[in-house]
Amino acid sequence: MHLSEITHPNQLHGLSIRQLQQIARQIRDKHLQTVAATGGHLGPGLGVVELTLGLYQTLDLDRDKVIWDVGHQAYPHKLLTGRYSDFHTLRQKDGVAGYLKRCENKFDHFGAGHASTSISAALGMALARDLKGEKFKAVAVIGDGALTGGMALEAINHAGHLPKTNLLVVLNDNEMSISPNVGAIPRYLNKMRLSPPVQFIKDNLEEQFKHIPFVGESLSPELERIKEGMKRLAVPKVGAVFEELGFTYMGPVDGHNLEELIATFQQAHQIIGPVLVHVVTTKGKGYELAEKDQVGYHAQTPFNLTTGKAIPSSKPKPPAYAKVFSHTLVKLAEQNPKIVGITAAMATGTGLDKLQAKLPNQYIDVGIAEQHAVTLAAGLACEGMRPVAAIYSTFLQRAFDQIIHDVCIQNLPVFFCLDRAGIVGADGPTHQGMYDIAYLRCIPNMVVMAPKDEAELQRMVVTGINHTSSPISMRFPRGNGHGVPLMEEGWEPLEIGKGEILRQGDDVLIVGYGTMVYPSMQAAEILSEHGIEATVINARFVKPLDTELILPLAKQIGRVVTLEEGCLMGGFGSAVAEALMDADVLVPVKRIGVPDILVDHATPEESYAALGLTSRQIAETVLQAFFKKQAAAVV
Ligand SMILES: Cc1ncc(C[n+]2csc(CCOP(=O)(O)OP(=O)(O)O)c2C)c(N)n1
Ligand SMILES: CC(=O)[C@@H](O)[C@H](O)COP(=O)(O)O
Ligand SMILES: [Mg+2]
Repeated sequence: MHLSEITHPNQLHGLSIRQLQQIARQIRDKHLQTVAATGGHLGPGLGVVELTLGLYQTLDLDRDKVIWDVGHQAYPHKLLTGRYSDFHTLRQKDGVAGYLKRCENKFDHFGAGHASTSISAALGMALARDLKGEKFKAVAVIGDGALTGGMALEAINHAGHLPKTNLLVVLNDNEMSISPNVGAIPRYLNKMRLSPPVQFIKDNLEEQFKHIPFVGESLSPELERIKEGMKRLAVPKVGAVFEELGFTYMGPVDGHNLEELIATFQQAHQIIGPVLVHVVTTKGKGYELAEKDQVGYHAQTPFNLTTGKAIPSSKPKPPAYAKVFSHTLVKLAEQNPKIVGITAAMATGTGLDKLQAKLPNQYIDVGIAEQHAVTLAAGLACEGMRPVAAIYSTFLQRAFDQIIHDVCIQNLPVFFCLDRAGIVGADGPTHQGMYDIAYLRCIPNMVVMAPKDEAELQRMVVTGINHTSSPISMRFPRGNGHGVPLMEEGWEPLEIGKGEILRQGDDVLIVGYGTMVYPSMQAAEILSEHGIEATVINARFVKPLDTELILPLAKQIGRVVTLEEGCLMGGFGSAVAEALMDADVLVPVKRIGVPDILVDHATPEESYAALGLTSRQIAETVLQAFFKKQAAAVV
């Protein structure tokens, strides 16, 4: 049977190991070809091919439910559940999503994108199953990185307290998060993986059994059971933590040995209560370049399969915002030993790996633990350090209460740097940085700012570092800057709460925020072609808002447009409208931003066009809103 003929994972039932190995090869080929063409997550999925096949052969997917943590590693799952023929549309507009989505496929039992949710969701389904008197297996597949997330431990604490609730947790341990995994949990897993008794049993037992007549090469399930039993006898410490927490621990299991995986899962399914199967895999398995550079091949833009090199873009791009941010932060940290950069397992994405390399004592990676990162930063601030919490906008959502409760109520000077704020593109709705303007500006004591380009970002980094009288946050987008000249040092800090006028005009006031300032200027030029002259303000701060600058101009001009790359609900436009109302400046306001919808995966350009955020669309919206006559002429 060829992979392309599989539309239901139950078609794996009854296949021989050899047939499964053939399908594994086909999955890897399809996975590599597709990601090389479309970009996406490469290493994670290559590492779970046998795990997926072995697990799915032991389940009835018409009944049983498998919940994948994060979902970035679930491309084999997608290829086995009817998406082979569409897989070439991966992460493209209206194509196959890069993560699981309940609305995409009946085997995607729980959506994800953010880590550490799978055990909670699977336990919820298991408890519902028991309440309804139904019979299905609930299985969570979670990586060693995701296991460092607090939610996962909360769920383990709960599940371990339910000895009669059948739940299987498959731990995919490849020693990697995006970067090498960090913390005591991965260290413990490492000890289990490498414990001499386990290695002795594994290496020698198989060898001994092979010489028993009629056993030969293949390790029958019975032999697996004996091996598993001896491991548990000989090395009671292996898995002790999980066992003490109420789980039956099984493993460590070779995550690329189908026989071992199948036999172990078959055993696991017979055990009452919560079970954890510890599977040891290699991230990027089967593609040598990805095995050797597991960080670099976690995710890829389109690349050449033979050389492994990214397909170069047609023209040189300006530096990425993340690179400008981290370069500036490192420069400042070299002069200020109180600066401590904190990442939650996103060292390469945020660029903090540069700080780690240059000033390791001023760098902290807490693992996938954003809540802990924020309150850790609060603790550092209490002791006079200058903590910089560099956390993607979407992932910082995990720490909303810590920002309020531990930082803002105590008015502690933590500097939040939110990368990937705004539209991120192919990662889709779970990763869009849509809500940070709204979720930060509503918190007392928090200063909220955004640069118009990478040069202003450098000034905002120094502004944030220097601002120690309250918490302060700065958002900036995924991707590249505008190619404006950058300074190497000596950046002039900005005055908190002050914006700037970029253009004068009497017909309409356009107030842009962050990434929407340049489009505001471009829209003003288009309006000028229609005889409409706009004043354009770069607000720089949404809190405190520069009311001294904005309100008199709004009153004088009489028409206001606001622009933001974020949710309109409670966002920047709302802040301006509220300020106008509170000052009894009763003028019409047209807010342009992201409406109350989820922005699906697509290229950022496709999303901007779909949302009416291109400069031409902005100009048309302004004409329609305030200049109907000219708008009619445009048609
Ligand atoms: C809450 C949250 N923080 C950060 C991320 C970014 N992220 C995506 S995958 C990943 C590493 C996951 O490691 P692991 O669970 O071990 O899976 P592997 O990539 O090793 O297969 C991280 C940190 C995320 N998805 N969710
Ligand atoms: C799966 C996950 O959450 C991360 O790998 C994310 O896809 C990274 O996004 P960037 O590519 O923007 O760093
Ligand atoms: Mg991992």
